[in-house]
Amino acid sequence: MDGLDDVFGDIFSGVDAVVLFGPSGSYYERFSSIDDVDVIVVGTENVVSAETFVELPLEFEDVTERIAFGLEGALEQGIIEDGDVLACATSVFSDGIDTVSRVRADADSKMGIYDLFSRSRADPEVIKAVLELAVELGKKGQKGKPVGALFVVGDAGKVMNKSRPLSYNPFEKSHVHVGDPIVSVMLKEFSRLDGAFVISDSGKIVSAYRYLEPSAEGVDIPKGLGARHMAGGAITRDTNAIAIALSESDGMVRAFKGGELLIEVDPEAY
Ligand SMILES: Nc1ncnc2c1ncn2[C@@H]1O[C@H](COP(=O)(O)OP(=O)(O)OP(=O)(O)O)[C@@H](O)[C@H]1O
Ligand SMILES: [Mn+2]
Repeated sequence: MDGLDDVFGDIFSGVDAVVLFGPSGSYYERFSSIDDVDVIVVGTENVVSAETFVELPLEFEDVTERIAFGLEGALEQGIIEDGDVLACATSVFSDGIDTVSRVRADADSKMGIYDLFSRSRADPEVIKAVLELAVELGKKGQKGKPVGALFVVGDAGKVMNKSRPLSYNPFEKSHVHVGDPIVSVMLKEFSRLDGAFVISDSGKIVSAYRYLEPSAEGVDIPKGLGARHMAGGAITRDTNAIAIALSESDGMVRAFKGGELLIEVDPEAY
């Protein structure tokens, strides 16, 4: 006769590592003292000073996404390998860890978020801030109405060379950075107007209202997306920038790099 421990124990028996999502310090300590168990901590910040840590760019409310992005980061960093079996411990119903999922790492199901953060010219914190801004803008819209926006991040000199102004640039001679609290309010206001925002590697807002004129040659983005997405995708092939678009028509946030769509997130899911 099996007891409960035996049956539930199958979930973590023979795993290659335990992956703790946002553990408390004391919880992490308890794992560190268990012999023969590799512990990986995943979170937005390494608050427990874990030896092996994978940073999440966003708090993912959806648990399957949280785990998928965490494992993608661990794969990218060579902490785990394709086919490894992981016990992923996370919280679903409470603040503490209350759920364990047995997951096999699959290198083929990559979503591309780590490519976006780890191999871009722009500072990952800047990319994260812009992604959060686009998600926030997508959630709330502008005074209740859906808004669209396009942010081109990094390699700003080249991006400026491949674009032209649609209007007076409100950021001319200013020194505002994404992440400044006032910026999210400003960008929300300006996002009602046409064109793209150009942001430098270090997060300085270089311009609003830029009409992008990249060559669209060799750009492979899904059919059905319009001019904003085409321009955003194309500029990332022509330069070393990444582009983050918020669609006014379907409300999705999409990130492009190297002329390709890397990720697609629904702001309502965060
Ligand atoms: N080349 C461009 N550079 C900068 N902004 C552009 C460019 N082309 C279009 N846009 C911006 O995108 C807006 C929406 O255009 P369009 O509807 O064709 O794009 P879309 O990809 O369908 O985006 P959405 O999903 O938000 O409708 C335009 O009003 C304009 O502000
Ligand atoms: Mn459109």
